[in-house]
Amino acid sequence: MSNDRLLRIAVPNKGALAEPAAAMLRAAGYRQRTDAKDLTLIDADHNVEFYYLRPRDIAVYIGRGDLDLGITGRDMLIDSAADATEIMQLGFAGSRFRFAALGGSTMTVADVAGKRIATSYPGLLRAFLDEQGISAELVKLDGAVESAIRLGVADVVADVVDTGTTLRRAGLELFGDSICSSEAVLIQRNGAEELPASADALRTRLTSVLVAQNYLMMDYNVEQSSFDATLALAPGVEGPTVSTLAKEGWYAVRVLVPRKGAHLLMDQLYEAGARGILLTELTACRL
Ligand SMILES: Nc1ncnc2c1ncn2[C@@H]1O[C@H](COP(=O)(O)OP(=O)(O)OP(=O)(O)O)[C@@H](O)[C@H]1O
Ligand SMILES: O=P(O)(O)OC[C@H]1O[C@H](OP(=O)(O)OP(=O)(O)O)[C@H](O)[C@@H]1O
Ligand SMILES: [Mg+2]
Repeated sequence: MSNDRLLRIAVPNKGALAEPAAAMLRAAGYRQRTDAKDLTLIDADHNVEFYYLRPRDIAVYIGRGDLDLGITGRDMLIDSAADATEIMQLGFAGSRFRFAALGGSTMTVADVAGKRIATSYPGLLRAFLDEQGISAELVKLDGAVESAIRLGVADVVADVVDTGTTLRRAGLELFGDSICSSEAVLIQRNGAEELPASADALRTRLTSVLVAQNYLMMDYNVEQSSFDATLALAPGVEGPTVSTLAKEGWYAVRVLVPRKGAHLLMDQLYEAGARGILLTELTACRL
């Protein structure tokens, strides 16, 4: 197949993954649909076609080779048992897949043997239980799994947990270690033939968005006597850009800093003699 054909990308059309996935693609410079009823969209400038599909179905399309790349959750990829693999972590829709039971029931994972477990992820759960050598009855539900115990359908649930609010509202408590730690991922078919060149471009663009999310631009002024001390605190990626200030003996420094800890770093830089410290958001960057 020609290497400059349209790259076909599956994007979640609904649910927790849809909005952040579209936002990330937009931040990477791609066109995205403006009408939620559109099923496909071609971005001719980038030689890609987006297909808006149910998040749960995306791994299936990719595994069968109908589409080239897809965005879905790691938990959904595993659950589908599709012939596909994650090639990039996208850093949103983070969650854990956990067991829960009625509050005060002090269950352990071993105790789920022989019980009825309600879940929307039977493939993921069964793989875990098999690995642990535990046999149990799975009750497959589409959603709102937290209500299954109160309604008498199950003894235990295994579900996606983010803040834990939904579980608490249902009077449930977590038990056991996390079965799966999930986030949105870019997936590809196992052993896929060579993809169009636009696939590499997409990965580069997405990486650039992730870097931009994880870093901030910091500018500050510093007197020569304090310069080395501030440089040691914020060495930057390649090294800071340094220019002279109109004020004799002073420098203007520009440096990329990790978002995490940026405010603490500002305090430390101020302490070390930096003044006029500014933090600026990055929209995109290529390091
Ligand atoms: N509250 C949440 N916070 C963060 N991520 C979540 C949350 N709920 C679900 N996810 C993640 O988003 C993905 C699926 O979410 P979504 O809500 O679209 O699924 P779903 O409701 O099961 O889909 P469907 O309606 O097609 O059955 C999973 O990877 C899951 O881990
Ligand atoms: O820990 P929390 O922050 O409360 O989030 C977890 C909840 O979010 C998801 O439900 P969703 O809104 O997708 O509804 P669903 O159960 O119908 O899929 C998930 O299935 C949990 O119910
Ligand atoms: Mg859901």
